[in-house]
Amino acid sequence: MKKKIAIIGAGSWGTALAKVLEENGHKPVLYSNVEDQIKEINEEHTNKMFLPNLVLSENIKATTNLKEALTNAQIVLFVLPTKVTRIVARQVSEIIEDKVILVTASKGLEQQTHKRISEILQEEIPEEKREGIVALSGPSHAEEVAVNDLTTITAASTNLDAAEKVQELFMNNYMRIYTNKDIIGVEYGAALKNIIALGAGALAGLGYGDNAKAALITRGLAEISRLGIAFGADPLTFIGLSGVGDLIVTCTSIHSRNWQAGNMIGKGHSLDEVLETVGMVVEGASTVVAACELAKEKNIELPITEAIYSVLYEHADVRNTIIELMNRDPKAEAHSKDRK
Ligand SMILES: NC(=O)C1=CN([C@@H]2O[C@H](COP(=O)(O)OP(=O)(O)OC[C@H]3O[C@@H](n4cnc5c(N)ncnc54)[C@H](O)[C@@H]3O)[C@@H](O)[C@H]2O)C=CC1
Ligand SMILES: O=C(CO)COP(=O)(O)O
Repeated sequence: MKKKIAIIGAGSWGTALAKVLEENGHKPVLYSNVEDQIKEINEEHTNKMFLPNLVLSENIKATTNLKEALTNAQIVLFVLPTKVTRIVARQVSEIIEDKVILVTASKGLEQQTHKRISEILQEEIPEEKREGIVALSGPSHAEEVAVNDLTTITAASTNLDAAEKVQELFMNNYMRIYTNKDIIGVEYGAALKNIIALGAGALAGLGYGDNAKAALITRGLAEISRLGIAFGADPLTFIGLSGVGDLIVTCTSIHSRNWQAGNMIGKGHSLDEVLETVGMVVEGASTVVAACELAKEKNIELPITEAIYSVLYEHADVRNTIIELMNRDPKAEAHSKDRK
């Protein structure tokens, strides 16, 4: 059955997901607060700043009027930069009257509160207005989804019924969706891989090779799992699509904005210069702050994450920081039988 889906955020990911939903026979409506962008989508059927080569179906409508986007929508999909999600969720909550399925496709942790996106939605949108909260996550660059390249992702929720509805919504012959009950693990994997991707970009910018890349991905995954497990995640989630899957794609793809930002840092640019040049959201740059604070709170060691923080915010020299990481005290790799 054809469903109306309000897509809150008309950047590269929101636009690519709108295309999938339209091709699956649904009625997506994109919402953004940028007038010119909305006009371009409605009149030119393009969104050139975010996906330069894409021509959209005329069935995909866009609006700067949040009420218009939300009226009669059964599903509300949040695809905003993490830092504006709470404020927009509050606006959504004031408008919606009937129960909707809330979906988040954003990947980050909120500054100060350290909350996951589903926690923000839970806090801002009361229970009587939501049928379930689902996190959609996994290895999925918008640039590839936009050209119907094969993609598999996860729809995670404690409400399996809601997760299955979202699974059905997006499934087709180039998108395969798995469900997962561990929304905690899925959201930590999604947010924290962006930090490690900044590191992978920096290594490439400095000219390090594939051994270094593999080491960073592997030890990065150890850090992501350690932090996620401390907050209740299922360890198995981190070897799934939203864990190692997304970590691999973000650490190895030139499409990744986090990788691109890291690459420029490795080449000697400042964070401010980098963020201006990339021009799209680089979630790892803010999530690294939340991750370091969470690690301190739980007394967890995250050496790579902390090193990336010190390069971004404490003017640490990248090469020296890498050498310091390599020269830390010798350690054993963790084995499950060593765990208490
Ligand atoms: N681009 C990608 O391939 C993927 C991105 N993601 C995640 O999706 C989220 C969004 O990413 P992108 O679409 O790439 O971001 P983007 O930078 O391409 O676009 C963000 C969009 O949000 C809109 N926006 C910003 N502030 C707003 C506000 N206050 N009210 C209304 N609209 C506002 C902007 O106008 C823009 O349309 C991020 O958390 C990212 O990590 C997840 C998977 C893939
Ligand atoms: O999450 C993504 C791919 O799965 C997109 O990553 P970037 O935000 O680094 O582009």
